[in-house]
Amino acid sequence: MSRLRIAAISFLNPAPLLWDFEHPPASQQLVQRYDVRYTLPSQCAAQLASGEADLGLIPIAALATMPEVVAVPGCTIASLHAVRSIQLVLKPGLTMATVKTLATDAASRSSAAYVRTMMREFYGDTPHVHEEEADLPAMLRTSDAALLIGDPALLALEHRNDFADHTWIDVASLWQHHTGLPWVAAVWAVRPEALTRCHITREDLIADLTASRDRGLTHIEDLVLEWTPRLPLSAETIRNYLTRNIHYTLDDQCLQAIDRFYTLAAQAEVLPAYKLRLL
Ligand SMILES: C=C(O[C@@H]1C=C(C(=O)O)C=C[C@H]1O)C(=O)O
Repeated sequence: MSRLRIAAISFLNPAPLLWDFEHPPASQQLVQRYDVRYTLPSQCAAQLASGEADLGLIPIAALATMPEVVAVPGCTIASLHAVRSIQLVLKPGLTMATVKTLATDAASRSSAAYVRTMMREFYGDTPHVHEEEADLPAMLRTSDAALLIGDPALLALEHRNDFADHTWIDVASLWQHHTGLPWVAAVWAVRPEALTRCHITREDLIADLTASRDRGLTHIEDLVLEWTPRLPLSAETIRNYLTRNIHYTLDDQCLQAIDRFYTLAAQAEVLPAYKLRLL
């Protein structure tokens, strides 16, 4: 029987969502039905779009260009306060209204769309935007501003000495300031026909993903121990990030926020008109 191919994000933030897939005893059962691979968010989207993956942690911005996939209820990667790992860095003296050139992290789909949308809708700014690998000094050599996401953003924020005179904007906080809504980055999204092929029901998929998240959230201290040797960040930073910065439940507020994001992004001509569809 073929397994459901999962494209998961290789950053720290999704680690609680993947707990059961990585740890026995649950992993021993799940490995028979699921084949998990890790990559960057933009690649998760590309793999689901091409059919190389059946299920992925997909930036919500990328969903707007994939009519054949649907979001899975239950889990998300979102933030109700500062997210810390999505940083827009502006050269000294510049503001959201005066940036003319913006380099976005090539790993990003959602945050890049959020920044472009907010600049256009809330500040009347439409900078020239291009993608680059996550390298803050290099990005700021080509551009007025740089957008970093994920672990490179966490590391840059923690070690920001050379750029302490720049303006560091937490993109989730800025979105909340303007909309009063949570900031949502990604959801699980699936090709429904793949579930049929793999003999996995909608109910089983939702139960497996939510059980994994729930168990992951009871193992934060184990995740802190696992990730401390992998990233040059303190245990305290990792613990706070997983417990306070990231929100993992796709609740009504998050669904409302996604709706608002799609409306504004379409208005700003950043994304095509789109409405989230749930499995
Ligand atoms: C919180 C984060 O959200 C991420 C940002 C994404 C994006 O910008 O496309 C996509 C998925 C999330 O992993 C992060 O990675 O820092």
